[in-house]
Amino acid sequence: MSEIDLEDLPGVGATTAEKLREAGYGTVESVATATTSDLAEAAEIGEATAKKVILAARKMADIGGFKTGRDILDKRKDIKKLSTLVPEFDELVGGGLETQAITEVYGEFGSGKSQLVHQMAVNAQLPEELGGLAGGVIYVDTENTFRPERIEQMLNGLPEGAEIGEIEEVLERIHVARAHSSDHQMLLLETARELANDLRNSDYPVRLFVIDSLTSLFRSEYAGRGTLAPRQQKLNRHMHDLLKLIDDHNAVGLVTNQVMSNPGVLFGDPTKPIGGNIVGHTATFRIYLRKSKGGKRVARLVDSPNLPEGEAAFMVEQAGLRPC
Ligand SMILES: Nc1ncnc2c1ncn2[C@@H]1O[C@H](COP(=O)(O)OP(=O)(O)OP(=O)(O)O)[C@@H](O)[C@H]1O
Repeated sequence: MSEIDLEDLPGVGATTAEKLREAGYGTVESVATATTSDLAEAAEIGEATAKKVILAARKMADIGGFKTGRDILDKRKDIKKLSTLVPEFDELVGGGLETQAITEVYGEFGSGKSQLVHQMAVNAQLPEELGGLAGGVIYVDTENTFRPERIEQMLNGLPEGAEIGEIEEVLERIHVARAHSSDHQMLLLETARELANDLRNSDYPVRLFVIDSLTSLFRSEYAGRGTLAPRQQKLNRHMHDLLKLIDDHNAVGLVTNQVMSNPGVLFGDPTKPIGGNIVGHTATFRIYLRKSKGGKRVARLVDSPNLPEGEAAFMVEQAGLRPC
């Protein structure tokens, strides 16, 4: 989303900006891509003025230009890896969860998605030499599953020598917001952007953005026939907002997702994530989690651009994620 206010556009005062917003033109980008007649009608301005506003918006909008392959290589050199502290799991994902990429973890109810996310919220705070990112965490919680008590158990379970402070300090670095609707969830990424910008030069800049669960609110709100297309469009925008955030902050994006079927439901593939390709195309890494014998969990890497498919087993214990 744009960081420029509509009011910054020449010829747009508070009243016009309000009319634009009401008509759905909330960002400079949306104005930049509007047609003259649509905008003139929406803002109740003449077509000539509308044209000027659109041209100004195109100049100001962060449309993004071309970069050379070398620029991209330089940016990729900044990529860091966040360790799960389970060697086999790290190996599966090429050394840890990557910054500048979204990792999607999906699986059935109780498969351990939230456990993994809690563990990463602790690990992100570790210094880099211990597998962390020396960073803070932004955590969007849509199902009220964040538990500070679980963070404390995992903090106490960190390996010897991995000191990240007292529990109060550790919790201070995890910024949690509860989302109440899919619209609210999307808006929270706006707040997240402001917060992450404020923390950019702090001792613990945000290096991990979590959305747990990415899809549950979308799934419950868009349940009827004919709602799939709008749902997918919104999810797509949401994923792209997240992508921009993690790119701006060289952070890890970690989202959880459910599978199509629930216990007791006859239809739906228990191995297919919600949101399908829309989520899949934006997530760089997709990990399918499942429960296995003896309390074991198995993580399977699915669809990675540069890593072989494979599996890693781990345990969820009181002290956190552990190798088997
Ligand atoms: N303190 C703990 N000690 C050991 N195991 C725990 C502890 N807390 C949770 N677990 C394990 O984690 C499981 C729950 O996993 P989690 O909450 O991550 O599920 P999930 O995949 O996020 O499911 P959902 O889709 O319902 O959110 C429990 O069934 C239990 O096996």
